[in-house]
Amino acid sequence: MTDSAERATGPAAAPGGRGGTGLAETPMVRAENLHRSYGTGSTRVEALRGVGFEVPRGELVALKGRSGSGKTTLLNLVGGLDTPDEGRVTVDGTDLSGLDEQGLLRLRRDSIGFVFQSYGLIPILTAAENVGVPLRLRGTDPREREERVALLLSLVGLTDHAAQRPGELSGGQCQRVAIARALANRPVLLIADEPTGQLDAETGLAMMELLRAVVRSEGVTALVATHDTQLLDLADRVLELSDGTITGS
Ligand SMILES: Nc1ncnc2c1ncn2[C@@H]1O[C@H](COP(=O)(O)OP(=O)(O)OP(=O)(O)O)[C@@H](O)[C@H]1O
Repeated sequence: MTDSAERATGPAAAPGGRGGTGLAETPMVRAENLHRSYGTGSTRVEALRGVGFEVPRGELVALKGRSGSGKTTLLNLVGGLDTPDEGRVTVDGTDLSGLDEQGLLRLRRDSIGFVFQSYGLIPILTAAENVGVPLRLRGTDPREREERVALLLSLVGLTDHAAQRPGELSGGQCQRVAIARALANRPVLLIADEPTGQLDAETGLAMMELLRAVVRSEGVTALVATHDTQLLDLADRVLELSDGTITGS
């Protein structure tokens, strides 16, 4: 995997920042005093109650917590998919509260890669076509797109499965496709919500190892929610959410 990983990366991307941004010392993610509630009155749920943390550049940070502790809510705020009731999220030096819907769209398309528990692949497209979707959306030249897709499939070990559709792939292979797709636009931040949730223990561990390798080789920063304690050893640091607050790091 190392060879293809190096080729996928190129010389520009290195852990700790992308040369010339002047942001090398700024954490990739800074969350300050985040509050997010759902519902009103007696049905009101305070999902996040003053969450603050930082994710340093080039690190793989795991977010652990029981079901309902607020992990998905938090990842949605960090990824610009939702806005907090109070508090602030900064990604790669950009304060998300200063962005309008177009700005958030651009940030999600160009700077953030998402991986979900349910893979989120398009069933009628092949593995290669799924990986190429973000590149099509960005209007990448077809030849460049083809090369990037081939490189990414090789990075996740799926070169021989490029022409298969999700229904013809195993769960672990589908998640590899999803990871390759998330990396297509060379994001600075990878957000993964329970990426091993639908996989058996062994495949789940292999997936976390792949994420670990990708963080190193692609110079990407990753924030990964999991409640699988076995996977936490592979993280550079672990944040613990409990009842909407950070209780350990
Ligand atoms: N759209 C919503 N409407 C109402 N309540 C919600 C909504 N989304 C989440 N919640 C509530 O907010 C709390 C946090 O949910 P969240 O999905 O963030 O937790 P989680 O740690 O990701 O859980 P899991 O590990 O089960 O995915 C829970 O009590 C949940 O029921």
